Amino acid sequence: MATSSIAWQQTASRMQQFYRLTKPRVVSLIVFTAVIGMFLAVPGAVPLNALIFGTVGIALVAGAAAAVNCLVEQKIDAIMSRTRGRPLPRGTVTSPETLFFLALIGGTGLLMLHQLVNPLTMWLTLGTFVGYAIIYTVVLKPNTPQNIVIGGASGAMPPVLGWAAVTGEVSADALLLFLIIFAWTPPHFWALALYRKLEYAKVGMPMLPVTHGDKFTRLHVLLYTLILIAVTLMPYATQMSGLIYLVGAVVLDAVFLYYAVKIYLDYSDELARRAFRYSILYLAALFAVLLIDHYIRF
Ligand code: HEM
Ligand SMILES: CC(C)=CCC/C(C)=C/CC/C(C)=C/COP(=O)(O)OP(=O)(O)O
Repeated sequence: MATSSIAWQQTASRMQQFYRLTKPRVVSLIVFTAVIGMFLAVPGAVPLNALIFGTVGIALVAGAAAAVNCLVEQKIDAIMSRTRGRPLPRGTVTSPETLFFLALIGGTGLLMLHQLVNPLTMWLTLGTFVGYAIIYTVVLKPNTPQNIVIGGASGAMPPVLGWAAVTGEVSADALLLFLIIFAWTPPHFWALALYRKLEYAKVGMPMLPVTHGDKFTRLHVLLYTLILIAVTLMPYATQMSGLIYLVGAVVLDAVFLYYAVKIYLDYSDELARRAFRYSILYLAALFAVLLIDHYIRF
């Protein structure tokens, strides 16, 4: 009895290590935006097969993309305090195991999307996978401070994937959702990069505060926040969303702007840390408000 309980605990702990390779908290928000994309794509109920298999398929491929990132970056992850507890640097999973695991979940996700949702969603999700796992992680991240601006395009794709899963096409409204996340990514990441600058410098990653300094980065946080605010007003301007959304977006934007202005004028690491945390709450809340507005329209 005691032996089987220990064996069970060991299996559970191994499974947890594989789960951690998928960066579950980031992927949860990614999947959340994909699901909202599904709901916004149609006026009434979302077809159940697109909802279930689309969500699981996108989550599996996103998890596989995150695992590629963990695999490729294990050496630098071992150096940075934020990432050294990840399974590969800790040695709780090996590289071949990671490769097998990500091929298994990624392949399953793509097959599910192709067979049970539609081929367009599968191809777009595969493109998104390549965008993050290869173009961002391998090509852009170690080579240019614009890494997250360009690479952010893959993180912005999930609502488009959700939309395609339900409708079999990509519309202008879906591209607006893409634009929101695309404009959100630089202030989201550079807030973190500002207070993690020394760690990025230590591993030689050319993040904006490392290559162009704090002042330049703080200005760019502010500028992208202004772009973000303009973009978030577009769903109302194009009548994709109504008054509930507008009010929600304006309130969320006002707080984001407060952080961006304060980061620019009166920087502290603690402030940047709070702005980073707020950016996550912001995106989740903005998409939640889009959904609420979709069903209760004034
Ligand atoms: C290229 C684009 C992106 C970059 C470079 C980036 C960067 C980061 C980094 C470095 C962290 C880790 C913070 C830490 O653990 O200390 C993080 C956390 C997070 N990111 Fe992003 N991010 C990007 C896109 C996204 C997207 C598209 C989403 C969701 C739609 C997202 C959601 C999150 C969430 C929820 C966390 C918190 C995770 C946690 O609490 O452990 N990120 N991001
Ligand atoms: C649907 C699909 C295939 C989506 C894939 C897109 C995807 C997983 C985006 C995640 C963005 C992310 C984890 C950024 C973290 O930055 P980083 O990797 O530079 O952070 P790190 O320093 O913590 O590794």
